[in-house]
Amino acid sequence: MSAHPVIVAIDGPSGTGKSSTSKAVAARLGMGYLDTGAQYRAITWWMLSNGVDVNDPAAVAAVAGKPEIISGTDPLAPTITVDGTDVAGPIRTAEVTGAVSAVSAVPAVRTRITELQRTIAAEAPAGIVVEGRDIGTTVLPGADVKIFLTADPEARAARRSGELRGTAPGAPDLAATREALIKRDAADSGRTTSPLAKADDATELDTTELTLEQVISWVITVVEDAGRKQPRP
Ligand SMILES: Nc1ncnc2c1ncn2[C@@H]1O[C@H](COP(=O)(O)OP(=O)(O)O)[C@@H](O)[C@H]1O
Ligand SMILES: Nc1ccn([C@H]2C[C@H](O)[C@@H](COP(=O)(O)OP(=O)(O)O)O2)c(=O)n1
Repeated sequence: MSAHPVIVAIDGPSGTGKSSTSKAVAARLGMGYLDTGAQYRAITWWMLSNGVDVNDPAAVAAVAGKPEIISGTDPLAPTITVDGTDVAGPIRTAEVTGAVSAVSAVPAVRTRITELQRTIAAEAPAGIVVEGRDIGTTVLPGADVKIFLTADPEARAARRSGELRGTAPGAPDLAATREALIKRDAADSGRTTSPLAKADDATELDTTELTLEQVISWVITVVEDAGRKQPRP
């Protein structure tokens, strides 16, 4: 048995398999699950819904504390609400996807959302798998396990495109999806405050040639090994 609830940080760019892997690992190990991208999407949805100019960092910062964002951490049924409204659907629109990098680059937004993430992780009774861009570097630098997923852009675009075709009628084609994804990666990696980056002590896994099941099994092995290494109480 581990001395404290295990915290797992999974970072990486879009389409590397973070959400699918994290959800499955958390479900199989009986842990909580937090999609931090959904939180940045939720605050972005609120800005757009309230007519805030998302390209004006001062305007975004001025109201960053207003929306109440609540994440449900059951990996079998994760939820996200803003001021009590279920926004799981609306946060996946192309409009939100196109604005989320600008909003999430604003330091006041990051401070606010990072605080929420740390509180959720600290209160997770059975440990938690937290996925995002800066979890291992900034949000939870003391995480027990840090994983950085990668995959080549072609594979990532094909995955995302297949997923959008399944869920969003009139979804953009593969070339447009690839272009948008590369643009968002560059913005997320290039921002000044807490950019997308691999922590020095994270283990990197290239998922290009792996099935989702192979990635899940590998992560579970790493998490179980880390649990065994923890001191007994
Ligand atoms: N190793 C893999 N091989 C094939 N498809 C995958 C793999 N990992 C994830 N996928 C699929 O790719 C899409 C994007 O995965 P997701 O977990 O949402 O990535 P991320 O959270 O990193 O953006 C999903 O449809 C998922 O089922
Ligand atoms: N820890 C995080 C997580 C996401 N973000 C930002 C940057 C990302 O482009 C957006 C959306 O993240 P999300 O994980 O939903 O992105 P995907 O489309 O699933 O790849 O949020 C962030 O800045 N920090």
